[in-house]
Amino acid sequence: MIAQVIVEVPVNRTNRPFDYAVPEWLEPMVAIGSRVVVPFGPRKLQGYVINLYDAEESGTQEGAPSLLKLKEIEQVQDDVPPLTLELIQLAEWMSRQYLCTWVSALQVMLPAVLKGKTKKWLSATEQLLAGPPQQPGLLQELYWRRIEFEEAEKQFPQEIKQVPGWVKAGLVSFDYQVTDKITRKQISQVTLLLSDEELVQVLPTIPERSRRARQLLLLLQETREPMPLSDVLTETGMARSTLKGLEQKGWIRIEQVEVFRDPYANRTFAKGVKHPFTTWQQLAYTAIEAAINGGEHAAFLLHGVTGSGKTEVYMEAIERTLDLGREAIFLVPEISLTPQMVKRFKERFGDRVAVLHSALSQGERYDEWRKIVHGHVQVAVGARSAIFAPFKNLGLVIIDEEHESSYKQEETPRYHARDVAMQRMKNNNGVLILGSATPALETYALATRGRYRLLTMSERVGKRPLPTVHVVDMRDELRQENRSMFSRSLFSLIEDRLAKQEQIVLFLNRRGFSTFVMCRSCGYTLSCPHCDISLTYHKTNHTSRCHYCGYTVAQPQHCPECQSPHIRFFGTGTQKVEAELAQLFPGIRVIRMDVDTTSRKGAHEELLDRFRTGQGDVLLGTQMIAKGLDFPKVTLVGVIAADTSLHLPDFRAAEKTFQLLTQVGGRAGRHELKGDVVIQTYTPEHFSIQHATHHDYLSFYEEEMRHRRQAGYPPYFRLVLITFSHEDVPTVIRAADLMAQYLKPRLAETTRLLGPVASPIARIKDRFRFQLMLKYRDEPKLADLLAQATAQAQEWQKQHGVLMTIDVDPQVLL
Ligand SMILES: Nc1ncnc2c1ncn2[C@@H]1O[C@H](COP(=O)(O)OP(=O)(O)OP(=O)(O)O)[C@@H](O)[C@H]1O
Ligand SMILES: [Zn+2]
Ligand SMILES: [Zn+2]
Repeated sequence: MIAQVIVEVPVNRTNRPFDYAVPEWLEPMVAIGSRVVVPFGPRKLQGYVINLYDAEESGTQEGAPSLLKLKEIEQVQDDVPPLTLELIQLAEWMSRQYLCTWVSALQVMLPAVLKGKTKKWLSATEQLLAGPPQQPGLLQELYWRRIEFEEAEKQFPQEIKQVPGWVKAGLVSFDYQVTDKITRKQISQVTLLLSDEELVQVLPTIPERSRRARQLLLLLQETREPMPLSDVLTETGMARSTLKGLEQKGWIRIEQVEVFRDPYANRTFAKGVKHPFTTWQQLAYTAIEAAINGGEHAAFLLHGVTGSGKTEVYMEAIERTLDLGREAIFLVPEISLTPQMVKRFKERFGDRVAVLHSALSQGERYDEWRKIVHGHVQVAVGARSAIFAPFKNLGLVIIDEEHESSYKQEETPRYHARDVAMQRMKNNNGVLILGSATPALETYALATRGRYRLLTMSERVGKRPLPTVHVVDMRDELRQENRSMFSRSLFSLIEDRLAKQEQIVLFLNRRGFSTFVMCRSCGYTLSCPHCDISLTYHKTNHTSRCHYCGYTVAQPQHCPECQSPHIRFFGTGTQKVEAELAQLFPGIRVIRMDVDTTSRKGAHEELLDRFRTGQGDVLLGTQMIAKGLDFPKVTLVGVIAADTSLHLPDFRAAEKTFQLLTQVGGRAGRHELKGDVVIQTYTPEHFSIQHATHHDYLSFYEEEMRHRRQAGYPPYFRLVLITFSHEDVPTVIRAADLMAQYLKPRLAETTRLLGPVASPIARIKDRFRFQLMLKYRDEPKLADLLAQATAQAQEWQKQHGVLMTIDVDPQVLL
């Protein structure tokens, strides 16, 4: 048997499989999708079996590898293959679509702990061991033990250079070992080995003072189940030595067993109640159900206003899919993967659901993922990468808040979960549902052209009204001498809600609004010496930090430019809002949610719990509170400054602002109590603010589409962003220029090539950045052309250190 293996080569110049022989003893273990260890040059590396074929069959073919010449697979890493044929084919598709290597696409599908790490070991040969004892040093050390190469390098920095010579002289040899980072959790458990009859005989022989031993045996007899050792110790108060004694008598067994870590182990979930559907929900669900029952590929866009009950429709669709014996993936943006959302799914689907998100430890994530591989669960709920859940009969994918930019991965492979989901559902004859109150323009445009079937839910559950939106012009406030960050109307509404003991959500639009340090005398701002961007101030330890490279400085006492002492942090941070609230409304209870208060594990959940149980009047936060929250007592939402995201160098600025305002506004008045929203802005006339005020997605869509057409942006044109970086400016410009000259004559006439120009962030980590932008409508050969460009760029990287990245359908243009 011959296996085709994609190898985890660190330098990705070999984007193709290699053939290996499968030794007979491994044949029962090796399957398509297996993770294996193979020799590669002098090293050993981890790889993935993507195909298997018979040696005999190929023997008759011209040019087929001879089995004798092939190296052998050395090891199989898992009992169950972590990949399926479908995922392997998906990875190949991704490598073409996103111009990444096949192996990087495979790696992104798996939990991080499965990535292989090769260790190189040095050991003494027979010849060295047979020879005379060595002087102190590396050789003497090797005389006694194997040493990992990295350790030897550190400990014997001089001698390490002699190693190649020693290898040649036959004194020392190398070998390689491939490991992953899997840790499996084990517990000790106690099992009763006696039958009932034996127990009857044994009990009278136990002396009176060993009451506890007797108690334990009876306990174990009663349950007839192994008991965790820790429970035994706490429940019976026995000493470990007594237990050992019982084991030696052959009455019980104490053993180590592997358990799956369950992050939700200590929580019980009630069985969820199902509401009868509203008319809108029923209409949408009927169409979806028909598609699920039909077992053919279909794609829907569910456009439902906030609070219209989309989640209920999703859950019903999942249940139907499970009833038919198929599996489902439910994707949410990381920030709305709130405990509340998890709870709703656990209540409905219990043990049939695995939850994958970044707040879990790597080990917990791996265990949740393994429940999928082993077929223990049928539903996966998670953020972006959960789209790769290795189900074998996937029938449904739902993407909630499909407009969120976090579905796009901003590093290689630069995939969009929406496209990957579409591809998977086509291959599996499954159903895709994209849901949002504010669909991405691209998505809605495709829906109008019939690529998605559009389902609309334009009323909230129970015909509850959408909240009343008040727009406040902050320039007026200033004219009226109000210098507070709260307008008069927001102030009085807060007062009103406090009196009524209702709750308030205050939202700070943080995009492009970081808290930075500025000198009030000369205007000097602290910026990163390695990246062209200002540093962000962190109050907790009085430092300023670069978000790109991590560079950190302490708060200066005097301005480095003018020596003025009036240098301090600026910008309306959440802490500033909190301080002003405390001053204006003495006794107000504010729960602040931002990067600083939520960095600790579980903090996010704790804060929301406190708010839910009424221990706070105000929930104050950034983007992370905009979505998914559903609190009955929230009747006022305030947006402190709506337009901070309008002025970014991003053609999606208006769209993002509209989405954000609609989503935060959507948190108010979702239940019996009616809600108000106050939007404070310096540009009240801007169309994205106007349409958000009237909850009018369609008008916003049409107006924004006109702008996109004029400016030649998506969805009218598609974009490819090519970025070059290098330590020195002339080199990076030359590379970008050469690439432009190469591409230009090969592109269709309707395609526009812009640049090279400096990137909006012109320098990151001391590397200067230039970019090219392709805008095209129809460019059938583009993938091939870019693949050639990538090959060229790899040469430049090797020779000159120029890095090139290609971002297809970029979300971020920085
Ligand atoms: N048919 C129904 N009858 C009564 N209550 C319902 C019904 N459907 C949903 N709800 C409740 O209405 C509230 C809003 O529903 P849900 O969270 O599903 O809306 P959504 O459209 O997903 O909202 P958003 O997009 O704003 O997060 C929830 O508390 C939910 O339990
Ligand atoms: Zn100054
Ligand atoms: Zn930096």
